[in-house]
Amino acid sequence: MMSHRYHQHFTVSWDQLHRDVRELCHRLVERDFQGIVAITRGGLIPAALIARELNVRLIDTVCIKSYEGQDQGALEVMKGVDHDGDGWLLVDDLVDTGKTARKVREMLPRAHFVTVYAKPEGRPLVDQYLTEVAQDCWIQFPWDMGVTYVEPLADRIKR
Ligand SMILES: O=P(O)(O)OC[C@H]1O[C@H](OP(=O)(O)OP(=O)(O)O)[C@H](O)[C@@H]1O
Ligand code: HPA
Ligand SMILES: [Mg+2]
Repeated sequence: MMSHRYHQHFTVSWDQLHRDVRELCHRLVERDFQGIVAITRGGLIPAALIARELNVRLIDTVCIKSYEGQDQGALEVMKGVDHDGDGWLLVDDLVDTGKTARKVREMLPRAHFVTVYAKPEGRPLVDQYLTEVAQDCWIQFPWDMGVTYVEPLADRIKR
């Protein structure tokens, strides 16, 4: 269902995501992290790619859920970590309203928090991000999509 909050789509391909994450890594490579904490599930994919670029092998998770499709529900923390994030890189795919980020920041106040994409409301909560996206734009990630047949334009117009 299309929530009333979103009026546009920004579709990200695997290729685009990979390039964006690598670009973000250029801004992180000078720093020394003892490990990465990925915010599930969306943060797992960029976290794996970042771990490869920065040569990090220690990866932990904060397991959290707030959206069902495009509808935001109550925030549910299913798993935390036993440290305050000091020396750790905290990764999510995006910040939207910032609700998830605010909660995770409380749990890991000393982590360096990065996302690949950031919308204006959530942007102040992260330390670094790559691309800003409008607040009313739904980011369509490649793991939620598939390749399908598209009818020729002429056939679509005839109907
Ligand atoms: O800034 P917010 O408004 O809190 O939204 C951002 C969060 O929402 C999405 O996660 P979601 O809860 O959909 O779970 P998922 O990562 O498992 O898809 C996304 O991956 C962020 O974690
Ligand atoms: O724009 C979005 N795209 C995918 N997942 C999300 N979760 C919150 N906002 C978004
Ligand atoms: Mg998420």
